Amino acid sequence: MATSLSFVLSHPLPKTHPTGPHPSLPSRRSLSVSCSSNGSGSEPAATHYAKHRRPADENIREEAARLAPSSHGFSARYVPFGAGADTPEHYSLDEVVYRSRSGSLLDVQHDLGALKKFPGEHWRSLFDSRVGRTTWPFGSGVWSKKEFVLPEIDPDHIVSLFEGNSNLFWAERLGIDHLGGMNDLWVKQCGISHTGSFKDLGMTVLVSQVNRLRKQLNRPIVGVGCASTGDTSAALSAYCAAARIPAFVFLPADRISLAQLVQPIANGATVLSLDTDFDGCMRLIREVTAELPIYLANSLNSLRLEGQKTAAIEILQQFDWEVPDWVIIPGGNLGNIYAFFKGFDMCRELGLVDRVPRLVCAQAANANPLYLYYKSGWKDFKPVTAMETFASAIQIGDPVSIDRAVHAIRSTDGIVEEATEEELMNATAQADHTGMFACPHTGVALAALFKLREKGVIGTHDRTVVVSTAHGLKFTQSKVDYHSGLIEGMECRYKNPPVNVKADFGSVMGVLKKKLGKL
Ligand SMILES: Cc1ncc(COP(=O)(O)O)c(C=O)c1O
Ligand SMILES: N[C@@H](CCOP(=O)(O)O)C(=O)O
Repeated sequence: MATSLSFVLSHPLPKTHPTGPHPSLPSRRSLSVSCSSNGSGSEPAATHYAKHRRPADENIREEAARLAPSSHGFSARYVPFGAGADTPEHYSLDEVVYRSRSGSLLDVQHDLGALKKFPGEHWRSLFDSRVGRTTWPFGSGVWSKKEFVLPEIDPDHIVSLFEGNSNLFWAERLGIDHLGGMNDLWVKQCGISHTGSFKDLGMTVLVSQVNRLRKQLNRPIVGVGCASTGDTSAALSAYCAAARIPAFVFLPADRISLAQLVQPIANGATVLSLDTDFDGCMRLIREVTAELPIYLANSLNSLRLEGQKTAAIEILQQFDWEVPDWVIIPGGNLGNIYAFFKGFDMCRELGLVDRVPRLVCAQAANANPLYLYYKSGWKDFKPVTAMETFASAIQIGDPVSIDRAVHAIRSTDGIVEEATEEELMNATAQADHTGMFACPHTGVALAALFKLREKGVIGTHDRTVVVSTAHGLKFTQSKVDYHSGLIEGMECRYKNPPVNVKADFGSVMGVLKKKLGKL
């Protein structure tokens, strides 16, 4: 991280030669802080801030436009998934296209040659220098890596809620108490975010591109739509609301949490509650977006993954560009596991780091098509009918990004693990007892970690990151059910129900003495 007391607030890229001085040198505005003694020699005296503020009637977006950098020749385009740099089939990001001519998935391919003109050290320093700023749009953890995301978009078209930069939490007690003394266990808190899930990272990119298509290129896009198990819809609705773009969300009736249902409603989206499961909603939104000028916001649209991959880059950055041994990610529609792979692999390719971590995709046993495929030795992929799971946001049987996920797992010597309902709920409860407030999807990833530790696959001192994908507060009903001990067929071993006590001193003391006796 940048440690200098004089640091640059605005420096999109150096105008120097790629191998020249540090990118922060061509500073346009700087904040300098100097400390001096008050004479006693013991305490620092006044700190002098020489901050050149923007004019009072200018906002940060306007300021960014005034300071806009010239284009540096970085670019990106859609190509069929898995295609090389010389592929004859490619599309501008300004086209509305979700599949290749043969019907395969697409991928956003960056001009790595142009990015490679700058060494890895340059990118590390540049990204580090932007962390924690309020400069538009670099205050966002996604847009602080703009050159790796959507290099060509005008900052003025970016729709950002300053997402990203999420906490990487050292899970000290969980590692010691429940995982055999693991001392290097971390949780990437992607759910501590604007709408409470990692979807914000992808949605800022997608909605920004739609904003550009509508505003700059006058494309007749009337709105943006998605099928959702509750988190994509929340993110889409918030970003569209911020950008004055109509949002349409297709939700499986009675299969998402109340908090998730309320989010798009509150943000003014058109909410269709459909009598089908997520896979049914996905089929419908694909038909509808093929017919109407509504832009598709699910991760079938590879733009989303460009934003989501920045969580991987952030993890590297938070470890001072040291690569962890393992990263465990819960998987449903399977875009995110590929997004993480892409973020890590891009950093390796561009020399920011020298290797990638091993990835683990964790699935609920009730919705486990990738797990079954993995167990078959990648011989036989069959979609499943996903059964009900407490990890309702990953109740998906026919994942759109299956090919992307297989690539991510195979390229990293990765593993797919599954968790039963009891395993995921117990893992969630154990994590919560150590101070977390995990969502059930994070519980799936934690249960996978428990299993891989028991099998001896993940070692005591392996640096391991569990990706927490949503905020636990979105899924309180599952915790209420667990701690009430009311789940049929589940022991709820770690339940901690409230004690109903008569409101008199004697009764209260009786309960407390009993409790204290057990401690
Ligand atoms: C909270 C949460 N965790 C994990 C996932 C899985 O992500 P993906 O669909 O990209 O595999 C989703 C969505 O599917 C989700 O909403
Ligand atoms: N969990 C997701 C399911 C859809 O995934 P997407 O990444 O393809 O949008 C949700 O919250 O809707």
